[in-house]
Amino acid sequence: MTVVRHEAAVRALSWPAARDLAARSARPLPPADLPLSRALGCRLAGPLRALVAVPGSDVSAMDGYAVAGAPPWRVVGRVLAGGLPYGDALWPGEAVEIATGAPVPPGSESVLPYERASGGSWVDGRIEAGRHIRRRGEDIAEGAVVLGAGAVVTPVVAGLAAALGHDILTVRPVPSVAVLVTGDEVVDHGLPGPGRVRDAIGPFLPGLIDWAGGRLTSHSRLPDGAAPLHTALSAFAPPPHPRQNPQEHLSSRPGENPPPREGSSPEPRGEEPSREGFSPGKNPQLREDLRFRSGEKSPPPEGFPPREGLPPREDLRLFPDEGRPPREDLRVRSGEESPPREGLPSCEDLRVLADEGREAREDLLARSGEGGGVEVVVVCGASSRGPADHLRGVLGELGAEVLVDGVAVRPGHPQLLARLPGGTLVVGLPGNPFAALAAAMTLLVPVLRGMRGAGVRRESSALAGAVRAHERDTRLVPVLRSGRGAIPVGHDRPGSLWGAALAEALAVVPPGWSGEQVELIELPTGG
Ligand SMILES: Nc1nc2c(c(=O)[nH]1)N[C@H]1C(S)=C(S)[C@@H](COP(=O)(O)OP(=O)(O)OC[C@H]3O[C@@H](n4cnc5c(N)ncnc54)[C@H](O)[C@@H]3O)O[C@H]1N2
Ligand code: MOO
Repeated sequence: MTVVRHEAAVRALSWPAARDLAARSARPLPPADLPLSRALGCRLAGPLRALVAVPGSDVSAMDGYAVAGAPPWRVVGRVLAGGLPYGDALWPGEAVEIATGAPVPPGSESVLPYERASGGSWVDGRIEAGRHIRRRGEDIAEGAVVLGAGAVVTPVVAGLAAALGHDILTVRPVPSVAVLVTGDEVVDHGLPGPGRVRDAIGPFLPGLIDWAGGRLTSHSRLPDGAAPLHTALSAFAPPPHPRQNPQEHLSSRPGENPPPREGSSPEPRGEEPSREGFSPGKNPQLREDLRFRSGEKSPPPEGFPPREGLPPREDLRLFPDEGRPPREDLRVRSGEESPPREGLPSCEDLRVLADEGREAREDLLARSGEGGGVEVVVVCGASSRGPADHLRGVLGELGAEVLVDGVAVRPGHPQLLARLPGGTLVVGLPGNPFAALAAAMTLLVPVLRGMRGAGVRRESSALAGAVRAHERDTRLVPVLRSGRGAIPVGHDRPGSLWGAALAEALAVVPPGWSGEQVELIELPTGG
């Protein structure tokens, strides 16, 4: 045991080094052309130009009469927005009735609003030269650059882009994140019985991922054990060293052997897999899974994938939820009439959980074939060195390159960052919830920001309150800002989110700190 701890201590990176390495490990995602609605939240890969002038022609800014020359004017026609323009130029002494936004006829000198006009087939009134006509390009000239590369596609930017004639925007896509929550003792609803604990990490990750600029695309529960983790993670990488029998754990339960699938042999080793390596066309097992899901019986035609019959992205998103059996379903499956027993999970529960290793994998495979891919996988728990902590071993089996293995930080010491063959990053968070948050702020947030090409804002502050520095490790201390400096809120034990929930930021207290200003890292407070 001493040896294990010693090795861990030697390998642990300093907190600033781990954060920097995480940011550097994240390659900005290549630009993609996305329809406006899907580009929301992404950053523009290049400048946004006006494809058309705004307004596109000389138009009326008021409902009234476009007039030429001196009053009174003879009304010679009517133009409505969206209707046909008036065919001729106006001669002095002529007017056309006109709607706001409709093109004014050539020769129009101004628009007389209805409220200022008198008369019927002839109108009279006082005008100001050029008034109430919006000239072509007056708001935005055709070809003008209205926003620079890197601007976030907010809802307003989407509206502006539409007004400028864009249907598709070239953006840095939002990184997709899959979450795997491990732990036989972890329950995701209700009151945890003896020996069980409510999942406190799964519920904070979607909001944190969103806030950091990522998009959660799947969320799955896994039982403890190397095999389910291997099965689920292998969806992201062709395993170079397949386990002897990765299905052994799952299929050893009666009646649960997965149906054999044609063409499920692993990708040959040696060929450097790319993100495109996960396209169904190149991955026979993925093709098979997609076929299975789309209800196809016969082999797909050339030029796979057949999109018809496949569930849309939104439907796929539901699969992990469907894969997680609701409480009622568990009760029925285990033959119980009365409410489920409190306490440790039954064999039946565990069997269902084991199914989820496969479910999660199938869902992930289907998703990666859907065109999105998954850039980051977050594994909660299993990152330490106990008998149920298999992440390190499974990453080794999958040929992952481990970038960070332990960080000299309290809490959150046992955190991991690795790159799977094919490029997907894996972030391992400790099981203790505050430790998981601290680790997510150290590795996951910089990774997601880096993938979006977003810079890092740095804030520093004095600490107004007693804080004890750690001898060797950085401490992350939940604080509230105040005029006097950042005030520690307490309640910061690794197993509890109480302090972090009270706080606005985490103060980064370096080892041996002696009272100087400290960095604050912003927490997603939603304010
Ligand atoms: N021999 C060593 N033991 C431990 C070390 C170490 O370095 N050497 N580090 C300790 C620290 S620090 C932490 S943090 C934990 C991290 O352990 P794991 O990541 O392997 O997580 P688990 O063992 O599965 O769980 C730890 C703890 O957290 C609870 N848990 C797990 N998942 C959740 C969840 N989703 N929501 C709420 N709580 C969760 C779990 O029940 C345990 O109580 O390792 C120490 N041990
Ligand atoms: O990561 Mo652990 O204590 O630091 O919870």
